[in-house]
Amino acid sequence: MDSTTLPLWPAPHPGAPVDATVTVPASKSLTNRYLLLAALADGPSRVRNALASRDSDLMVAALRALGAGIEQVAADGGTDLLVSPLGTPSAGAGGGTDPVAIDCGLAGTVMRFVPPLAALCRGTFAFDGDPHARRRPMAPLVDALRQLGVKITEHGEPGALPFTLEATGALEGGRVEIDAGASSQFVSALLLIGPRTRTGLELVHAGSGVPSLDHIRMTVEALRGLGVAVDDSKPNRWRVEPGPIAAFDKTMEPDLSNAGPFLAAALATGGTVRIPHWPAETTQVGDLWRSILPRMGATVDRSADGVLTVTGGPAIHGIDLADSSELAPTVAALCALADSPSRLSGIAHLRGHETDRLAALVAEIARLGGDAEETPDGLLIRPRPLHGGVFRSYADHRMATAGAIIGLAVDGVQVEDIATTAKTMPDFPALWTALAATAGEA
Ligand SMILES: O=C(O)C1=C[C@@H](OP(=O)(O)O)[C@@H](O)[C@H](O)C1
Ligand SMILES: C=C(OP(=O)(O)O)C(=O)O
Repeated sequence: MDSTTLPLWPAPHPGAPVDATVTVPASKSLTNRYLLLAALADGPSRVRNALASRDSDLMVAALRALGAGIEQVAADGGTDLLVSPLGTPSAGAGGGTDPVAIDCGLAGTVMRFVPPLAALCRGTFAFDGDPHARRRPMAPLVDALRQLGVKITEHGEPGALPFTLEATGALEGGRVEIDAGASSQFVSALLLIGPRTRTGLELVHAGSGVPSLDHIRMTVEALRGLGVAVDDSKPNRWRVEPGPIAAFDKTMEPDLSNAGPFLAAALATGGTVRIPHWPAETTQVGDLWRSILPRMGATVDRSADGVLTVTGGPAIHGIDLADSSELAPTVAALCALADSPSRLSGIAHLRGHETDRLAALVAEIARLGGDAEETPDGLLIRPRPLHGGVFRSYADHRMATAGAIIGLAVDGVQVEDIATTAKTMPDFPALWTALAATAGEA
């Protein structure tokens, strides 16, 4: 069934290799971490080249609702955000009798990172989000906040949005034990506010593996860079010392995960894509493109001045890849175009992302004639010729971009609700159309 009431976007199908240079907007994960850290810092901070997207707008709105001052200033080729911190934790905006409403949209970084911050303020805070957000796992975070003495009342399913949080103006801290198997964001959320608790935080993960460990490293490195002592020397245990978070002036890196679809375009068309400002060192998981794409048949080079160049070969090869985290939908799109089978493993938690990504990828690859299958912790994708049709996005930006990648190689793909890419990259349709327009120009 191809019926949908959402707009369909005819994915560009150039029929020739692209040859493009694409400037990718800033990282969602870095922007939303540094915005939150700025709200807790010991003075005003400047977040340079901040991402402007739905997820970052929701973070800005949430921090303002808690009492932070955030001012936008135009800067060279982008926007900087000047952040005045919450001040003392009790300066939160929730002092009145009405709950302060916080809209999380579908942003994991807002629904997981902001409740612990609100717990440091004084007042009542009502958290909710999109219909899909109410299905995303929240129970370990609710549980952790209760262990820290915060009163939370759920209004829907237990351990899910919507809920109300009552905060008294400070957190003592101490030992917290959770099962973070469903999302690394539970760990990051607690570590980020750890230094502003009275005695610091000892966080223990009890369960099987924590996913997306790169994102936890990003949190730990961001905290250390602002003078916070974090001990992560033992697996599944983190200790954050109490103390100030230094105010800062930092430039956000391009979003290397969102660079993925553009780099994938080089493979899907046998062309070349260049991304400027690729960091020499980074905590972003998207730096893995430099090792993943050569295994799939591309050549990858980063020049001394930070331009990453990817050139596709005559064919895309399948891959056996573990723990690809938020890169998985992009990798899966390439696997659907590959000449040999692929196995993606270690990504069971993608079932709790913007949508159940494993089920969604299997359904949409199959809708275009492909051969994909779910495993307990990932996907098997086998070569089979694809045909045009509707590729549904399930309100998931990475599903929409996966459909666009397949559309480069397969004529007649229509991506449902391409506007959902505004979650992290509002310019995606325009950037993609410009990329496709370079085909055959060289
Ligand atoms: O902390 C972050 O910025 C993120 C952590 C990861 O979440 P999960 O651990 O839930 O995969 C990642 O997938 C998400 O896109 C962003
Ligand atoms: C899982 C993702 O997002 P979120 O930050 O909402 O968890 C993602 O961007 O792939």
